Amino acid sequence: MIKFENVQKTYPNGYVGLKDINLEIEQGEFVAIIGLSGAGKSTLIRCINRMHDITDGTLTVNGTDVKNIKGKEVRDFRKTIGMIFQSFNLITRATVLKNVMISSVPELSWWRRILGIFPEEAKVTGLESLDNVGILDKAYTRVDQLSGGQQQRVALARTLARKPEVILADEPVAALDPVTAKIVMDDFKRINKDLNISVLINIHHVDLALEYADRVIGIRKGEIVYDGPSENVTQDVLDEIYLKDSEEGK
Ligand SMILES: Nc1ncnc2c1ncn2[C@@H]1O[C@H](COP(=O)(O)OP(=O)(O)OP(=O)(O)O)[C@@H](O)[C@H]1O
Repeated sequence: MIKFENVQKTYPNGYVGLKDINLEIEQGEFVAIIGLSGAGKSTLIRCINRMHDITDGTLTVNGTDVKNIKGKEVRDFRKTIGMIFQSFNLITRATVLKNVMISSVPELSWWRRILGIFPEEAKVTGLESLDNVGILDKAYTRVDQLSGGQQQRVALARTLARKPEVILADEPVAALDPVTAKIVMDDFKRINKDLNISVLINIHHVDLALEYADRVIGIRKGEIVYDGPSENVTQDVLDEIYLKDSEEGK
């Protein structure tokens, strides 16, 4: 379970990115986080894996108090959380399988990486992960020969190979065309259901959020203004989430 209790995030320049956030997300939930640009969506998910430090309150992930871990504890903790970005962050000159394997054995020596000598187990896990996202046939293709959608699926396979409990995805389909975006969202959904991995996605496409997520969290100016099932997101709810400052008080 991911639990936020009165969490506040103030940036070093004094800007309050998150205000008094209270949330409980059970293992295996599929959650979409929506809101205007600058509302605090990235801040929220980046606090979960300690890419950002919270400044107040308590944030626990499966019993780990995220604020109070240090050094190796942070590295071990991060292994349980996968992160997917809009810009796939892959080594484009390497093969798909190598990209996936490099991440699944982070402790491998540099010379083994360069020579491409990976344990058999890493290869099996890597191939299984590629199969999970439907691109097993691309295992030996160089990443720069793949489409954007295929590259995002490689990024997802790379995350899966580390056997995470939670996947955080920051605008994972923003750079993709609508058809490819759905294919990638289907992958997220399948992984969520088949492997019971919690998935938290920041997304600007409201239609995709409502179609794929079980639960929607709407953020506005660092505060949660909606938290509930996707089927209960009405136009009034969307107006509240997407109300611009200039429209306030009208
Ligand atoms: N390092 C930082 N220092 C100060 N303010 C920051 C920092 N990072 C983000 N912010 C501010 O915090 C607010 C929330 O940013 P965040 O990136 O979480 O928004 P977002 O909802 O993910 O936006 P987008 O949809 O555009 O990615 C913004 O006003 C942003 O300017």
